[in-house]
Amino acid sequence: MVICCAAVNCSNRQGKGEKRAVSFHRFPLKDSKRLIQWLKAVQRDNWTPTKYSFLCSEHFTKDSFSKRLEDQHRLLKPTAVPSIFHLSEKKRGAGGHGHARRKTTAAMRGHTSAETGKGTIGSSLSSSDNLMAKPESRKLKRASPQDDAAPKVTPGAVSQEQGQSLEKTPGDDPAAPLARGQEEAQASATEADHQKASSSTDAEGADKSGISMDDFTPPGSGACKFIGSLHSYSFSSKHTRERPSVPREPMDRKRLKREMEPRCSGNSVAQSPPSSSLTATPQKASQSPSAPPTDVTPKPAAEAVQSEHSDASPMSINEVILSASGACKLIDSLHSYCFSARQNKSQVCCLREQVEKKNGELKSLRQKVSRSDSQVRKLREKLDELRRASLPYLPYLSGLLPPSHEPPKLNPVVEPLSWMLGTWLSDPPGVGTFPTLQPFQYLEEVHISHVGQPMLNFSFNSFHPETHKPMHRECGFIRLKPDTNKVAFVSAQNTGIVEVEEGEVNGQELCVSSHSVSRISFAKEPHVEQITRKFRLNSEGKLEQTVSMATTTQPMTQHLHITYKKVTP
Ligand code: HEM
Repeated sequence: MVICCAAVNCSNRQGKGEKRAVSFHRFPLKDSKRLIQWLKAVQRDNWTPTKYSFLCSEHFTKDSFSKRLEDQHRLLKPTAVPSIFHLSEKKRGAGGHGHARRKTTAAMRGHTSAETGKGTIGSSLSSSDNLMAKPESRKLKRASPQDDAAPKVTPGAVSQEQGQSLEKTPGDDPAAPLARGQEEAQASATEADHQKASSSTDAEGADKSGISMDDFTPPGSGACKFIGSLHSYSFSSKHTRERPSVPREPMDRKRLKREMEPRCSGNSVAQSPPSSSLTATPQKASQSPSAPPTDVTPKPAAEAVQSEHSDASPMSINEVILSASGACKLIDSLHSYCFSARQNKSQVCCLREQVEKKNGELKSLRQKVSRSDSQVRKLREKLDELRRASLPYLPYLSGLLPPSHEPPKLNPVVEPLSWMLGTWLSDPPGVGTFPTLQPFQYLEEVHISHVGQPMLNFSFNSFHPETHKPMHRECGFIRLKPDTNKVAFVSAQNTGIVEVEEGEVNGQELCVSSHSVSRISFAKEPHVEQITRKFRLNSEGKLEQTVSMATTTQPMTQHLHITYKKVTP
């Protein structure tokens, strides 16, 4: 492998000039900030450095180097930025210098991007990108990692700790074409080795690019896998740009996908929840058999390798490119849909659980309502039973009474007694007297009604004024002889007396006297023999009743006097 300086108008390359006078330093691919500084300083248009791109020590000030090691290797400071360039020169020295010459060489070798037909990084490929590019080497598709970067390297000349810079003799080299021819031959031989070594990679099931789809597929949903597969396309596209300049592409791709996928995914993952299964942990390039060496060792006689502190762990340029790639970012942005979909799915699951819970509660409530309805129905049935028990005749009466429930029309026959109709209550209490008795008081309730018949119905119910215990009770009918004022008063008393009184109604006064009095055989003595009654509606609208009687021991004497007030309309 030939190490050339990537600077414009610089022809320094490996093995040229005085030994160790010039060292070569890799671009700080892993330090994007410093890489930008380097690229600005280099001022190469449409050119992207790779891990095979170097700048020689002539472009750095002396203070850019911290020290020299015992073996005289230069050590570039981690913060060093190249500043010495001859950009205005078209050429420097005989035979052409630097970039222009190498471009010509590359074109002669047929390694333009157009020929590859797989896209390019820029309009031109630098000589450093094409160090190993030539028709012969392109036929060799596989390279072992061990051979990747050290085809002509003597292990002892490599600083494993630093080994990314190379020293060689400086100055123009008239024999450069010959040297390049030798180098290319060496590269071809190396490529053959690479091809041999890479067969194991194919045997492992990788695709033609050496990249398995699974390598780009973060664990997760099918959508994530699909989006992940887009990365493979992105990588493939990016890697195609590398193909002309890096003949050992399969292994580089293999390494590339290992290095790039996490970082590329990490762009989006950094914005995603850490718990996401899509979170990718960047995998640091290891010294695994598939990983390329971290240094490039020149031929021992003329070259030395020196590492750059900031680039001690080699990083593929694709990593830098893809990490900033719009396509990659765009693809990564698709993962947000995965996360969003997962979030939505999670929310849907949560909502579904809530709905199921609510449905359970609703079912429970419906059962309670059903039980309540059943209880209400049973209570209504009990209530109906109680009503029937307390008023067993009510349904029958309801069926017999007029639908309007209006009181029956007063029979005109009893119209002269209509002033007696109604419910009356004693007011004040009635007074009982008789020669054989101590005066007493009593309460009495009177109901005088009709049902449309030519008669009035009556009931007199007396109570003790203090104890309210029932006392004397009687009921019967008052009839009027049609078209006369003659009245018959028929009564049955709880004392076992049955009597018929007759009389006249005159205005609002009714006077009747006993026509016949009968009693039970075991009626208490003294027996009543005559009874007279007088009803009148007084000026106050009260009903008054006076009862006189004659017994077997006492002549006709007043026994009762009471005034009622009407309590119904
Ligand atoms: C028209 C209806 C009534 C008749 C025919 C009647 C008849 C009699 C007779 C014959 C006696 C027995 C008198 C005696 O022992 O010498 C008596 C007693 C008595 N009556 Fe009447 N009575 C009538 C209405 C009432 C009423 C409405 C009361 C009200 C509470 C009443 C309360 C009493 C009392 C307290 C005694 C005395 C003790 C008793 O023998 O039970 N009577 N009645």
